[in-house]
Amino acid sequence: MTHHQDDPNHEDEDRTTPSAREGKDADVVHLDVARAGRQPQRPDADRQDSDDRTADGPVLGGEAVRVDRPGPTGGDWRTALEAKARSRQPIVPLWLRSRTEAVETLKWVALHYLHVAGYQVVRLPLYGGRLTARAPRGLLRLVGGVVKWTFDLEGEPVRLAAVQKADPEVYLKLSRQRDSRVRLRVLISSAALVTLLVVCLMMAEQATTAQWAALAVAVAALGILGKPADRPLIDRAVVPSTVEKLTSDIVVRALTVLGIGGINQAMAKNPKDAIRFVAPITRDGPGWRADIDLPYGVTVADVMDKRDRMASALRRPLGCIWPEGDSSVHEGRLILWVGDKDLSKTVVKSPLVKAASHDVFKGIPFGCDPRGRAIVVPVIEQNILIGSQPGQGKTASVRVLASAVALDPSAELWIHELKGTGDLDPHEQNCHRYVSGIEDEAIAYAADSLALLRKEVMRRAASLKALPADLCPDKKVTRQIADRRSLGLHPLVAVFDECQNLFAHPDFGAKAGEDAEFVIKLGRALGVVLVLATQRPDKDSLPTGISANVTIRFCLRVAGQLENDMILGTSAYKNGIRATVFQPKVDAGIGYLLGATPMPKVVRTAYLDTPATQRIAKRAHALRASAGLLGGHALGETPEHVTPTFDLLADILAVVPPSEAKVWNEVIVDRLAELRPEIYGAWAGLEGGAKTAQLTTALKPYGIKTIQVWGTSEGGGKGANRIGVARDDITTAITHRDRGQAS
Ligand SMILES: Nc1ncnc2c1ncn2[C@@H]1O[C@H](COP(=O)(O)OP(=O)(O)OP(=O)(O)O)[C@@H](O)[C@H]1O
Repeated sequence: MTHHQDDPNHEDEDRTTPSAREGKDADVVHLDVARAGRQPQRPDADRQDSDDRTADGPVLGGEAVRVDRPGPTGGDWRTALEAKARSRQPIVPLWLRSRTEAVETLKWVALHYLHVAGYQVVRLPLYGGRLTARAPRGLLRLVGGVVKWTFDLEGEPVRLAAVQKADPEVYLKLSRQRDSRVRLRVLISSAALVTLLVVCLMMAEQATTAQWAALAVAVAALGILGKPADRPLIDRAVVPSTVEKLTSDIVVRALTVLGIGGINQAMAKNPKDAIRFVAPITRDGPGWRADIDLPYGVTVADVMDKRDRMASALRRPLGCIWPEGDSSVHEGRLILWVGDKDLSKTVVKSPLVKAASHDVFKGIPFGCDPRGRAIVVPVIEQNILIGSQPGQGKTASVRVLASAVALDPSAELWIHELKGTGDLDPHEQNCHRYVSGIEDEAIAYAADSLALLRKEVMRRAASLKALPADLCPDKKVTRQIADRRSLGLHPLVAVFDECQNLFAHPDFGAKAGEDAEFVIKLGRALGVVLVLATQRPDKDSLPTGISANVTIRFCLRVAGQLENDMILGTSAYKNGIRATVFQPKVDAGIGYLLGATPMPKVVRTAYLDTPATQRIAKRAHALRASAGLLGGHALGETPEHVTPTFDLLADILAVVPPSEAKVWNEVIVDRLAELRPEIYGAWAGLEGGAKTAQLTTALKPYGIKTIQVWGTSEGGGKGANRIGVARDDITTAITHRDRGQAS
């Protein structure tokens, strides 16, 4: 391919040699002159030009430069080295790097061979019986073979053929050869027979055990000789299909049946090279790992979508197939991990069950990835958001986090379990603030907590600023600072389980959302950590300011892309991080973890049942009590009330006089904000539509419906039809409520 570079002389040349375009009377002198005038000139320019002319026809003007040039690319050697560095094979194999993984692999190998050995030892009598049964046939075969060899019986058919053809010359030749051969072989066979007899005589004088041993060896040898061609002596200890070795053929077969256009086209064009294996398929933890480059244009997300089909193609349960991308290399790099065991059937034990104490600065042992590697979730300077459909293991994962925090006496624990089932009750004894419930009082308590946290963050910011530089060079909370309790900068972990009940609450939701966002944005460096769990990740139940700012996300099974991206962040679904692949119920406790590890990971959380959690909580309580670090709720203190109680309906009546029968929502909200800025201020700050909707939602629980109201703006102007409330509806609702309360 040639490419004409822009050249200032190009036009001139065209103008001076018009006939050249027709190919007649071409005036080469003009061109050369023009070229000679071109500065600077490459040393090989002339050769190049003449090459171009001969290869691609006449070049009328400008310099022809090949787009695809022959020879080496001449790239920077450092860049090449850097590219190579990215695909370096580890010096220490991956499985040896982590202690748990090395132990797991060695355990797997040891168990495998122990099983094989045990299986065969148990069957030794069977094998002995088989050998004995086969020994007579072996003896016959041995005798027959020796006789055949000694008397050269293989040659018999040829000699007979010579006789039948009546060819004396050939017959004589064959007979002579046979005689000499048989003479030698008879000698050898006789010697062997005599040796055997001598051995037998010698054995007769030996102890009986030696005689039995010799007999056993002889029987075994004869038994092996007598083996039928189609029946093996030894049974296989491991039926191959149970943990079938993953081979490249199997992987290619599995990828080609997924029905992905890009793979099929590439396979049709070049079946040998379409799917490349960048490293040998190896054992990695309790399973096989294949590192694959997918065909050009195919992404890991395409494969991820067809995980179930892949499971069928690999003949494994779905819970064994874990394709993973490595986008640090490129979007088509697939790490296919095929486990021996179904992840959904593995129960991950938590090290917290036995731990005497825990240091939250070292992170929290959260669970395992499919390869059995322990996953630690950092909490300091982080905020954690957990989401899923109901019953997929949210509370169970919160339990693990809360238990680890409880075991660190220096950390303050606040728990708000807004479902009211008491799943986190065991830790009540360790909490500075604790509530379990779904009713308004519990929600108000949780809202109070967020308001208090907001204050606490501001207090901590000032304290941290005032610390001398030598004590706190990075202006961050460290273990050393956390241990100085008097500074009040110890880790404070506040858990809000089923937080949608708080954020979507008509009265407390908006303010709580704002406070949470504030704490998430500023509390990180100050040791204040929020752990939020929700089963309804939509924009009303989880303010976008929160979902956009959390640093660690854990998403168990969700139904669709929207929920997936609310928890895991925008574009997560598009990038192939899809918590929709997990199966409802079956995969409870399995989710995608983002932000805790360099790459997003599938994680099975450790499971702590209620008795285990109770034991941990008791241990943590003793630890805290002995360190004198119990406080607040754990000591039975009643908290100060921060969020003022208010009555929305009474407040509306207060701002809408009887003279106004119907008023627009937005007007009511503005008046409410004037009445109680600390409560309704956030509502008034919303944009027009959202402001109206806020009041509509807040009135819904009272059974009050908004209506179209004709009116004019308070500042005057044109009349308009907008959403509003009838004052009578409010008074009726109050009457109903009062009657209900009285009864
Ligand atoms: N890591 C795990 N290992 C094994 N089983 C688990 C795990 N996590 C959860 N489960 C199972 O899933 C069930 C539901 O878990 P959990 O109560 O935590 O779900 P949830 O998402 O909080 O539910 P809801 O939304 O109804 O509150 C548990 O009772 C348990 O049997």
